[in-house]
Amino acid sequence: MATVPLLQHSLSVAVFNDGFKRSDFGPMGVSRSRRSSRSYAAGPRGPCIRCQSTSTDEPKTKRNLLDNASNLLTNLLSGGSLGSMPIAEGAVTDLFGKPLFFSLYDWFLEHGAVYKLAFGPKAFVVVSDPIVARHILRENAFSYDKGVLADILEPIMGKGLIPADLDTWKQRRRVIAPGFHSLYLEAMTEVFTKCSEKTIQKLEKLSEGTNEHGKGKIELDLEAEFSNLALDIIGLGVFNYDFGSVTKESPVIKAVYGTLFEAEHRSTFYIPYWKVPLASWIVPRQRKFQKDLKVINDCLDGLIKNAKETRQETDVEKLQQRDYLSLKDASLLRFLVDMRGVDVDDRQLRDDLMTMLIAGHETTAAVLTWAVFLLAQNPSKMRKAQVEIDSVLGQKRPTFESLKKLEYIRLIVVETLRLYPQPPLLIRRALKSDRLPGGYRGDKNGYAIPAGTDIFISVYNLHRSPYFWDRPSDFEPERFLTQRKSEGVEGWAGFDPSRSPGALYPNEIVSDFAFLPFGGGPRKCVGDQFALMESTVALAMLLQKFDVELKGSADSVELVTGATIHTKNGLWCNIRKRSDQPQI
Ligand code: HEM
Repeated sequence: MATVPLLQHSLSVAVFNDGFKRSDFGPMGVSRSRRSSRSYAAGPRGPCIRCQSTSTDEPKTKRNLLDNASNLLTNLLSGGSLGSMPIAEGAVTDLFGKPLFFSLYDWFLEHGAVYKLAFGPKAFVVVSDPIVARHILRENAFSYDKGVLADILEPIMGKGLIPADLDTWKQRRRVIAPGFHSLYLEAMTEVFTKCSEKTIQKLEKLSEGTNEHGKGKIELDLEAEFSNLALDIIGLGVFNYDFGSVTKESPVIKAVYGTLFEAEHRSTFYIPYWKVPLASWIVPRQRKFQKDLKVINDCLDGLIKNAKETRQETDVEKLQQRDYLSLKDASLLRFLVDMRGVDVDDRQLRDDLMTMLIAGHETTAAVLTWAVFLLAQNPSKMRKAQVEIDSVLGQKRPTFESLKKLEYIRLIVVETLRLYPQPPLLIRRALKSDRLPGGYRGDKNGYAIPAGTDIFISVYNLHRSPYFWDRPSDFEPERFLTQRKSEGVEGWAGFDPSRSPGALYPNEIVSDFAFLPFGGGPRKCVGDQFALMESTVALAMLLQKFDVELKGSADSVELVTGATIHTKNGLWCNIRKRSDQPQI
């Protein structure tokens, strides 16, 4: 699992902004004298943040000379203020103190939902408002590109969808998005269950081994298990390659993890060290990265060659008639090659596959990890989930149809994504000058921004905004059934399921961009339904057979971030075979 020393912290404090009722945050009023403000643990109800500068019981954090000088310089370099947009002077030293998205939350509470952050050598506009997010992601989407994110990912994903320039993106999105059609998703449900079954069998075997002395209880890092599971699923789903990582290790798996590690590392660094001339030959880590990349590329090239050699021409109508469930290879690669693969060069296809491998692996593993983490602290919700699973599935595996009935499990998955969005920030750069709307609380004239402005849309802030969510830091899957118009927010229409009829999972449309776990607009995640269904199946199958509790306290689970939010040392759990499962 990728980690960066500067961004590894143990959060062990629940902190409050004075604007909030303390009861809103549950029993977390632990005084700072007992806990350090510089460490970050994930529990017990997920990280709660206090705005340092508005707190009354704590003196305002003093900025040192370095911070002041850097802010002065940043403001000069970045052209000073952006109209009436509030400016948060981020302390450079904060970069070294905690994950950036925590600091962005502090400043959101202090400065509002659109502010300019003068930070070190750069300035960013930080957005935590649904109207402004909607403007950037949907209404004026093509005035923005992925900016610094594309710089980071391009050496790994080439012209794959995430870093792709606009022209390439337009062509490839049109080809790839239809690949996630409903027949494919139905066929994938089989893949999800088969792969999850292997994980369950592994856990069962391990727990049998402990029956005599340990009474069927095993201690396991579930994050690592979810990571293997998600890798197997993405391999089969995207290019019909069985990594088999739940049960074995191979050079390809090692190379995939090496590459993911590097992708993660790069996404936490602001300096493109990998662009230093000759770095890929001289620096041992970079040499290893190039070697890993070659192993995966060779593997992908082989799969593409095979798919092209066995290509069957088809069209949409024929596709409708094909019995996807009986296909040996229902993968996305098969679809791409059969449907339209002739004209696409192998390099582009390889970039597409690599993008989906990386985009779809760690994200899903993180959702499962945090779902278990949250459930383990809420045994009554775990029980409620198991009651639903028992009544819908009994002893059977989930199917495409039964997913529709597993409502509570689906809500657990989305509530987990609300509290732990993957990634916590979306990155954009303005290609031309634009006027951002003021949002719900900002200047009603909005804010003019020049071309080249770098933007962070803080999904984390949106998802934990006290203006849109009741008790924003609580784990409450039920909230999606009840939360409608939020009090006190003029103009926000709250959740309205009729905006997205038939959707199995709440989304950015239903919530009018207050909830956007998969982004929104044209560059929204193509794999959203794949990932949601995969997580629902895996979670349901785990809870069907096992009771799970954390091995230590929630506070001891340290949190780190890169592209995703994950644990520092794994999610160590005690897992015990359920004894109360109905035998139907
Ligand atoms: C829980 C799991 C997942 C989460 C939370 C997630 C989240 C996201 C988000 C937030 C974006 C938008 C990024 C932006 O606007 O800058 C995105 C884009 C993307 N995701 Fe996912 N994703 C997940 C799983 C997957 C899976 C399983 C796949 C493929 C099989 C996938 C493929 C992609 C691709 C290709 C894009 C780029 C879309 C484009 O620019 O057109 N993701 N994802």
